[in-house]
Amino acid sequence: MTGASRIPCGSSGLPASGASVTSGNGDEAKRALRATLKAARREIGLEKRVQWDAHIGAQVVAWWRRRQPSVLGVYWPVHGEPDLRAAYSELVQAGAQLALPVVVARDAPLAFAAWTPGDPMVTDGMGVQVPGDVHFVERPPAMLVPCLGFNADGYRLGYGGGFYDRTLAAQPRPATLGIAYACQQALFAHAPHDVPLDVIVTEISQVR
Ligand SMILES: Nc1nc2c(c(=O)[nH]1)N(C=O)[C@@H](CNc1ccc(C(=O)N[C@@H](CCC(=O)O)C(=O)O)cc1)CN2
Ligand SMILES: Nc1ncnc2c1ncn2[C@@H]1O[C@H](COP(=O)(O)OP(=O)(O)OP(=O)(O)O)[C@@H](O)[C@H]1O
Repeated sequence: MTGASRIPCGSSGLPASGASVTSGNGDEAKRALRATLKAARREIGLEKRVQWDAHIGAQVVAWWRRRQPSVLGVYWPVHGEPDLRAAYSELVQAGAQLALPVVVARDAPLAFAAWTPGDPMVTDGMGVQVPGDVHFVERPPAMLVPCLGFNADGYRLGYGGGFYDRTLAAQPRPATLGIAYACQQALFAHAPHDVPLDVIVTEISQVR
């Protein structure tokens, strides 16, 4: 793997020209890439984060207004992922039904629980906040997919559990909005089970 020192998250906030982070093939390279991307994301200052999250959130809201999916899968932020909770409240005020992902088993797809901002939450075994009172719903027809990394072809790198890949494997595929900061873009080869996302929303992208 090369290029770790060129990750610009903490400085200009723009991706380095071409590839900012590169991974070779194999589990070890992916592990190293995950660590590099996590460290880069941790470095982003609060002021930038607030600004970038607002921009990403506004694009998500605009996308939802155009598409009006019956339910939108969202996520509760962990490990410095873009925090879109202000946008979730705006969506609910506009009439959106939201659902949060729930890990039900290590090797299973994600389940989804109906969720409204303000519902009481508990921390699950993965350290993620989930509704305390779980009402499972069908897999949403559209979902936000938090990315630790993404590549130019729209493939995603997550924390390594394969949960979103298993969730997206079943047809019909939901509409997917990958959510990431631009500096999470990396060069990596996708695995056969990886499912490309429809679009990646970052603080510098404009989604149609
Ligand atoms: N916000 C958010 N919610 C989500 C996901 C996600 O990626 N982001 N998930 C997407 O799948 C599911 C939860 N999966 C998770 C998988 C790993 C870790 C995690 O913290 N892993 C540790 C390593 C743990 C270990 O080595 O055993 C880490 O990355 O430091 C958290 C959530 C459902 N909810
Ligand atoms: N559709 C699938 N069916 C069965 N196993 C799968 C599927 N997709 C992924 N996996 C398994 O999940 C494991 C992790 O996959 P990968 O490294 O792509 O995770 P990730 O996308 O980074 O993690 P996550 O989606 O949880 O954030 C792999 O061992 C892979 O075999």
